[in-house]
Amino acid sequence: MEFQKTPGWMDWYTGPSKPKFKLPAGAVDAHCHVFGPGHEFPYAPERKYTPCDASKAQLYALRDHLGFARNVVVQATCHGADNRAMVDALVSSGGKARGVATVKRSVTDEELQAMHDAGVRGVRFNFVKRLVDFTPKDELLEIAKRVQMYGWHVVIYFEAVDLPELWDFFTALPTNIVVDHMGRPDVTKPVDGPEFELFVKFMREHKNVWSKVTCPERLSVSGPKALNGEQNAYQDVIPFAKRIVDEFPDRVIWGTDWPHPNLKDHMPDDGLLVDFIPHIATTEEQQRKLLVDNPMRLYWPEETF
Ligand SMILES: O=C(O)/C=C(\CC(=O)C(=O)O)C(=O)O
Repeated sequence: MEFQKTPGWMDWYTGPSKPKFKLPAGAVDAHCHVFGPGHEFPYAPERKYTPCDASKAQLYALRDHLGFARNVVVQATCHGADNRAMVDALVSSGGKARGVATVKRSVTDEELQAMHDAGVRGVRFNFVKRLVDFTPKDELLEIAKRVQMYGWHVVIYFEAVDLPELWDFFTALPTNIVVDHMGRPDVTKPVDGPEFELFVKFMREHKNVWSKVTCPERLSVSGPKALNGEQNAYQDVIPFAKRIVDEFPDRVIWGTDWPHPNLKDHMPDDGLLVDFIPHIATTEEQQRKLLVDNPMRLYWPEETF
């Protein structure tokens, strides 16, 4: 089946630079996606965008180029609750990738077990309205209770303005919770203003809440962009991500977000994105926790002690 990309779609950056920052041994790219390829794994009818293809082979080539050891492949909304492309990426990784799925209430125990066997360790609940249709909270809670039995966690994706309304639901979830992109703060607002304080309070008061300190390229307003060798990219995001790493060093993870769906302004050089890491995790200990110890605890717990 042939797919037409969404008009204005930006394809991922080819030929990324070699990062100057040397990743610690065993580093995990804990947030990335595969798209299709559409002829093999068709995009979902209910999708809100049609991307360019981004295959498992291209993802794993990027992993090796940047110096990561492992990936966490997160189900992207363009595949809906059809997890075949993501699961195929996991089973082809030789144990170097684990995944986060999207499921519906109708998922069977056999399907959950098969995904677990393939390396899925979480489900994603998405509250970003431009990406998904609404799913009733009782359905999500039911799913969370079912996946808890497999030791999975729940990844949540929402925008900062929606946190007050979602608070009661999030704090009722029985599993670990991993927040995508720090709950998408508006970085033009103060880092110690009420909106980001609420997010910090969410993490402070709930020890089961973790955050991905990811996507400066999505959150930044003033840049500069991670292009043309820029070593000081996305300055306006640093105070937000650094605050979370400093206060919660044991509950943060990082990922490239390759192939960067829905960027409108520019497509970052992934090598330069890796060079952003030492600006937000400034000590070797913080870097090791962010890139190795923490994602290993969440996704490969059997290898940690
Ligand atoms: O890649 C991300 O994490 C963010 C996305 C896309 C997304 O989440 C999805 O399609 O599933 C976005 O903000 O458009």
